[in-house]
Amino acid sequence: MTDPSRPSHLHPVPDVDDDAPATPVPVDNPNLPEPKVTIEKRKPVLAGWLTNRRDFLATARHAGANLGYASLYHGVRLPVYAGRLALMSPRGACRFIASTNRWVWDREAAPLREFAVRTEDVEEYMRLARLRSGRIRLRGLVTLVAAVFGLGFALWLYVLAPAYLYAFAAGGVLLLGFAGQQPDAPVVGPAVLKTEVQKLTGSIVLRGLDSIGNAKISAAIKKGGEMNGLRFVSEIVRDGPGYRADLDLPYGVTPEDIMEARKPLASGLRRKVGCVWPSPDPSEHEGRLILWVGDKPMNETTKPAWPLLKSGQVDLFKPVVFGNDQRMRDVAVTLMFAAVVVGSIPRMGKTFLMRLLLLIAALDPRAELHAFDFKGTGDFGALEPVCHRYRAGEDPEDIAYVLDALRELKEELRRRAKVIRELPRTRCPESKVTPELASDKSLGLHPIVVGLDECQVAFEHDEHGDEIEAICTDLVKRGPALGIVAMFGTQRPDAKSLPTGISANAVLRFCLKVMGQPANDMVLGTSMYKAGYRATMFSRSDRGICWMAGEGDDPRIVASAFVDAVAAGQVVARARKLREEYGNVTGHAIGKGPEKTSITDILADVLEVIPASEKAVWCERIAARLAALRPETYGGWKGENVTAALKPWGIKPGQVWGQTDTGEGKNRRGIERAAITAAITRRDADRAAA
Ligand SMILES: Nc1ncnc2c1ncn2[C@@H]1O[C@H](COP(=O)(O)OP(=O)(O)OP(=O)(O)O)[C@@H](O)[C@H]1O
Repeated sequence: MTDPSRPSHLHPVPDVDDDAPATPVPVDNPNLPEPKVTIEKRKPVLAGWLTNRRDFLATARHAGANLGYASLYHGVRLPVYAGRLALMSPRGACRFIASTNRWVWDREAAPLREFAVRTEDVEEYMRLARLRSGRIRLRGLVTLVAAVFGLGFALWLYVLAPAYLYAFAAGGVLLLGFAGQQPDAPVVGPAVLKTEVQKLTGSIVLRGLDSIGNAKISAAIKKGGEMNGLRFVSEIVRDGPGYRADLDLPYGVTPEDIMEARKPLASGLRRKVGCVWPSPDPSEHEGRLILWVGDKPMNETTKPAWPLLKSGQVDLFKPVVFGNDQRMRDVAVTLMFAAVVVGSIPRMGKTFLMRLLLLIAALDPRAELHAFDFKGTGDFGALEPVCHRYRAGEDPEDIAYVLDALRELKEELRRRAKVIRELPRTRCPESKVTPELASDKSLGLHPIVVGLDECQVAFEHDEHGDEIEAICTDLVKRGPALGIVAMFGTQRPDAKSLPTGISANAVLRFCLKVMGQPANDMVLGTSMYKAGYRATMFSRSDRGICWMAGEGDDPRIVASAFVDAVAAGQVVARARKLREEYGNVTGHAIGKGPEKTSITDILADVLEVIPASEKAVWCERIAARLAALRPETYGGWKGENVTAALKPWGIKPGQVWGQTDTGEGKNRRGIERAAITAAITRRDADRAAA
C-alpha cells in the first residue's frame, strides 16, 4: 500500500523480500545540476513583410490593386456623385449660413453666459460679455472682409475669365453639397468593403482547444492550464497571411490529437476549416503545437507564381520549389532517389501535379523523360518536345508502345546496375548514382524520369498488365539508386490500381482529396489516417492541395503551383533550348520510338496470315504462322496467346472444321477471317471519329 506520509518524490523499489518494508529511494536529487541551457529567440528587427521580397511585393501589389479598383469604381460614378451633391447643395448652403451665423454671434459660449446668469455670478458674466463683444467685432469684420473680397473676386473673374467663375461656382456647389450630406448616407461610399477578420487571442485559442472535446485539454483549461503543462510558450504573432500561436499541450496530448479534430477546432475558433492548421514543431518536444490560423482559407489565398515559370534551371539532386504551404512559404521536393505516387479522386489536380513534376525534370537538361498518359486526353502533350518516350491513350498500340518503352527501361536497369557495380568505390562510394556520375555522359547514368498517369489502366490490362506491373515494381525498388525516378498517378487508389509492390516502396507520396481511409493510407502510407494526416479533410474546391509525405520528417500540406497547359508549353520551350545546348534531345523529341518488341498491330498481322482463300483457321495454326512472320514478336506463341491477343478486339474463337497435318479431319478452336476484317473496319471507323 502507498504510505500517505511519504513525500511524493519518494518511490518504492520493488520488494525482494515480501516481509521487508519497501526502501524509499529519492528520485528528485536537490543537488542535480541545472542544464544551464537558456534558449533565446531574437525578434526580427523589421516586420517580416518588409524583409521578404515576395511578401513586400504581395503587400504592394495588394495596395496598388485596391487603389486601381477604387479609381475605376469612383471614376464611372463621377457624374452621379456631381448630380447628387448638387441636389444637396441647398441644404449645405443653409448649414453654412447657420454655422457662420453661430460663429459670428459667438453662440458656442451662450450656455456659459446663461449659467453665469442663473448662478448670479456678475463678475463672470461681465467677463464673458466683454469676451463676446470682442469676438463679435473680430468675427464680423472677418466675415465682412471675406464677403467683400469674395464678391470682388467673383466680379473680377466675371469680367476677365467668366469660364473660371463657372468652375469656381461649380466647385462651391459641390462643396456645399458635400456639407449638405446626411451623415448616415454619404454620397461617395467605399469601393472596397472590408470585413475585419478577428484577431487571434490567447482566450480564442483556448476556447478553440476546449471545444475539440479532449478531456485532458478541457481539464487543464478549467484548472488554469499551467498545472497540466498547457501553456503558451511565446506571444501570438503575425506569420505570413495569418496568426501563429506556439503552445505546450497538456502532458500526454500530442499535436496529432489536435490535427485529428480540425473541424471542431475551427468551429471553436469561429473560422473556416481551411484557415485552421495545427501542426507539430519538429524542432521541439512531442507536446509542442504550432497553431497557424490564416486570414483566408488556403484555397482562397493567392498563390505566388512558380519560381521556375519564367527562368531557371534544375538540378534533380537538389530540392526544387513546387508549391507553397498554408503560410505561402515555398515548399521544395527532391525527385532524385525517390519513387512517386500521386492519388486523388478525379478533377482534384493530380495530372497537373504530375505534369509539374515532369516539368521540373524537363528543366534538368541531363534528365531523360518518359511521359505516358493513359487517360488519353493529351495532358502531357506540352511535354512532347522534351520527351524521350511519350504516349497518350489506351488503345492496344498505345499499350504496346509503353510496353516496349518499359522493356527498354528494364534493360537499362540491368545495364546501370552493372555500370555501378564496376565503378571504383572512390567514384561511387554508396553504390548509387551521384550528381557527378549523372553528369558524366560516357557512363549513361543521367536521371531518367518516368510518369504514368492513370496507371491503373496499364496495370489492369488483360494481356500485358502483369508484365507492366513487374517492370514498374522493379523501377520503384531498384530505380531510385540507379537514377530512375518513376511516378504513378491514379484516381482510384486501391490495391488493384496501385499494386502493393509500388505503393509500399514509394518514397514520395502526394495525396490530394480522397474519399476514405483506405485510399488515404494507400497513397500516404499505412496508419497515416490514424496519425491525423487525412486527405479526406480537403474540400472539392481544394484543387491542387495535397498532403505530401516523404520529404522531411513529417507529412505536410502543400498547395502545388498552378501551371496550365499554355504555361507548361512555355516552360518546355525553355527546357528544350537548355537540352539542345546540352545535347540531350532524343527519342520521341526527334521522332524516334522504342524498338518494337511487342505486338503493334495484331489484327493486321493475323489478317496477313489468313489468306482470302481460307474462311477460318485454327488458333494454333495462326500462332505458328505468326511466329514464322515475326519470330522476334510471336516466337513461342500458342493458340491461347492468339485468343488472348484478339480478346480486347471483341473477337472470340469458334469451332472450325479442318485437317491435321496427317490429313485427319477435326473440329478445333479457330478464328474467322471475316471477324478480323470486321474488327479492323470498326477500329478504323472509331479512329476516324476520334
Ligand atoms: N495547383 C493547382 N491550383 C489550382 N487549381 C488547380 C491546380 N491543379 C489543378 N487545378 C485545377 O483542377 C482541375 C483538375 O485538374 P486535373 O486535370 O489535374 O485533375 P485530375 O485529378 O488529374 O483529374 P482526372 O482524374 O479527371 O484526370 C484543373 O482543370 C485545374 O483548373
